[in-house]
Amino acid sequence: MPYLRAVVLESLRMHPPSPFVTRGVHDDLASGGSIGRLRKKLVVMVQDIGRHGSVWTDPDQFSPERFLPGGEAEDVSHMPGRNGRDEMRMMPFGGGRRFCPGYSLALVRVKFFLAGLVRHFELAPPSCGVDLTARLAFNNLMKKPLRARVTPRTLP
Ligand code: HEM
Repeated sequence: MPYLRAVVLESLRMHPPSPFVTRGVHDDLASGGSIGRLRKKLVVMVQDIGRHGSVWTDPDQFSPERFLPGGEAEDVSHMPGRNGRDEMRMMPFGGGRRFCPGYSLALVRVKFFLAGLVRHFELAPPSCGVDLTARLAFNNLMKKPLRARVTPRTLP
């Protein structure tokens, strides 16, 4: 179970389903005796935070072990600001007031799905390999759809 959790967190670090979140802020703007409002938009690149070389060792390396005890990310929170520290080393579920309220359900579901998939099927890459290049959109998608060789396992 700890390794399953580590695989899910490492996947969310490298391939957050929401590659960015946005925030809108208003500023009062005084000009020529009248006051207007300036609307600014802030885009937080979630996917870049999870791969930042200043806070992650070998950021482009898929290494679930970093989330296990003794690993560099054993105490990293996917809930920024909620582990008593002000860190934001990854934020797949956003942060602050708009933090995803479905995060715990999502984590349980993803772990169940992954555990079931691996239990019932053997997965191998196709001869052409797997291209993990992402297509930047509102949701993170694979540029080339995943192809895999899937064989049912014989359960005891
Ligand atoms: C792996 C699965 C999921 C991911 C990666 C995810 C990610 C996110 C992100 C990045 C945000 C924006 C947070 C922000 O702006 O700071 C968000 C918001 C939200 N999520 Fe999720 N989410 C997931 C699953 C779910 C599920 C299962 C539910 C509901 C059952 C859910 C409900 C919501 C809602 C209602 C918001 C809007 C919150 C607000 O604007 O106050 N999410 N989610």
